[in-house]
Amino acid sequence: MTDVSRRDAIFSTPLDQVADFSFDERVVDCFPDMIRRSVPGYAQITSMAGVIAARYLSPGAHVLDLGCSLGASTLSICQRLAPEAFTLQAIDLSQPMVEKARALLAQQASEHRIEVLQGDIRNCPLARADMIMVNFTLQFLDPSERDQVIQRLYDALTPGGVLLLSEKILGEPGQESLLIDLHHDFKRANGYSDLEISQKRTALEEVMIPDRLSTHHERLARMGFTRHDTWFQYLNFASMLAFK
Ligand SMILES: Nc1ncnc2c1ncn2[C@@H]1O[C@H](C[S@+](CC[C@H]([NH3+])C(=O)[O-])CC(=O)[O-])[C@@H](O)[C@H]1O
Ligand SMILES: O=C(O)C(=O)Cc1ccccc1
Repeated sequence: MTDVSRRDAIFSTPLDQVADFSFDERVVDCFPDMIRRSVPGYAQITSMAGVIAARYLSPGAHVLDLGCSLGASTLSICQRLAPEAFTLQAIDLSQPMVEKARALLAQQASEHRIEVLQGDIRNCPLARADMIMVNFTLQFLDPSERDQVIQRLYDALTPGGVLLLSEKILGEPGQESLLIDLHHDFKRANGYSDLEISQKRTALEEVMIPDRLSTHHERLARMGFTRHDTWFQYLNFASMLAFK
């Protein structure tokens, strides 16, 4: 999907006042480039979504992609599973994201039974699902709301259902700055300037508060997941699989 993306230059000029980050038209326009250059492991995690779906889903499965953005994880499943094998609902809070995701998926997965809906994962109706993907979305909710959302996902899953949860994480005590410094180096190596890195950090400060990986696993256990493993970590970005 990188071919449809502008280069991200949102934070490249000095801003008098850095506003809180939001998923508006400007972000949507450069989103594939922004996420590829900002999130270590993003391509590996999204491409594994299809591989994971192929392993765990049976014919007739229903999948939810929550905080779908432009539908990269959904598209990955469409590339691995036949149209008749599953149905999927992709949900995002941002109307411009939803509109572009709809257009892209209509082009790239026209045979698959996919619905793209605008909704808030804190309170939108959730159909019963055999697989739920929440890739880099929980991190944008207020930390006090995360237990309730994970509980909703647990309740929506069928017995044996699988949750694919990917998040930016805070390092364990003593390790926080190592991971943050290396992540900034990763961004620098991908062409972001010090100004872009620092202005985006300010924009995200109030709206994206990462949990520790241990906090995620404690939450998954508390909400009832019987098995939960970290299957991927690259710097301060990790992905977990949890089974009901
Ligand atoms: N309450 C909410 N309800 C629904 N969506 C929300 C909410 N809050 C934020 N979002 C949406 O969550 C998405 C987060 S991006 C996900 C990448 C995608 N999963 C991918 O695999 O490409 C990750 C990132 O940009 O770091 C945005 O599209 C928001 O509009
Ligand atoms: O850019 C960052 O620092 C991030 O942590 C990830 C990110 C990627 C895309 C939108 C918002 C946050």
